Amino acid sequence: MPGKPAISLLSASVAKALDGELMSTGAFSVDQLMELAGLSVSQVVYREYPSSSHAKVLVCCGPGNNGGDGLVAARHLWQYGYQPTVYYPKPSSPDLYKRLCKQLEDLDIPIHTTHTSDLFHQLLKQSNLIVDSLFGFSFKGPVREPFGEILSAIVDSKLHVVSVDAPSSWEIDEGPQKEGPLKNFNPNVLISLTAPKPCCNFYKGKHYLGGRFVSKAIKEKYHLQLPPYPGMDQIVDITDQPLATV
Ligand SMILES: NC(=O)C1=CN([C@@H]2O[C@H](COP(=O)(O)OP(=O)(O)OC[C@H]3O[C@@H](n4cnc5c(N)ncnc54)[C@H](O)[C@@H]3O)[C@@H](O)[C@H]2O)[C@@H](O)CC1
Ligand SMILES: [K+]
Repeated sequence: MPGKPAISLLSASVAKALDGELMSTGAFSVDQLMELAGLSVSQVVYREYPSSSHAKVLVCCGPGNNGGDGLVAARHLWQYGYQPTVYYPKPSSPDLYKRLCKQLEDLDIPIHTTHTSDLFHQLLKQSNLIVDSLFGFSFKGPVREPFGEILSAIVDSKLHVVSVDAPSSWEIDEGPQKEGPLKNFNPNVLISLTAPKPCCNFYKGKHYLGGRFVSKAIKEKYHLQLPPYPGMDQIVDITDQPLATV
């Protein structure tokens, strides 16, 4: 019996182009894509870490759209019965992010917008799980502060980590940092959005795909081989499935 076809990988530059295509020819707004991406992140957390044992989720958000996915996920997690806290040390100024934060404030979700080591360590101690939505496909190393300190503290905490789109600090096309304190950063769960990135060839944990918004035309244009999503799910488990070479 033939095996499952290898899932396509999107390099950083192609992922960016495809994202632009979804919003131009695809006529999506960034809000819509972020909402669907963040919804799929929240479903992965729900699937892997029940709120009965992992209610206190520390959602660590970076300055770009990866961080926006985390803001959306925090809102959905609250609706599922979790108690998320948002760590957002470099909040973005565009209206979209302000509105996402207002939605969180209306749910009394704590949002921390300034970084201090003491505060972050204290929050780690109070948490059951980390959502890493610090950096996605636009990351280019080395990591600038305060994010290096934040990621090192996450690694040291030994808490389980769910990474959004890519493990933050991994080079998108190349994989983990080769030296330094983040060399051993390996999230327990990864949710790739649209399609996995080349760094996933180095990834060993539980792996989901989310971001169920690719049209047939875009799939064909980018020659994407993607697995079907089951029923109405926003996520599909692709752990151990073969990934294409780039
Ligand atoms: N089509 C898709 O797949 C979609 C992607 N979305 C998300 O958008 C992400 C990409 O968003 P963006 O292009 O805004 O970029 P990112 O969120 O990946 O990161 C860019 C931000 O990180 C900073 N940064 C980059 N390298 C850094 C370093 N070494 N140290 C410190 N800061 C650094 C940049 O200054 C910039 O503020 C994806 O990974 C995904 O999570 C979703 O929101 C919507 C749909
Ligand atoms: K990430």
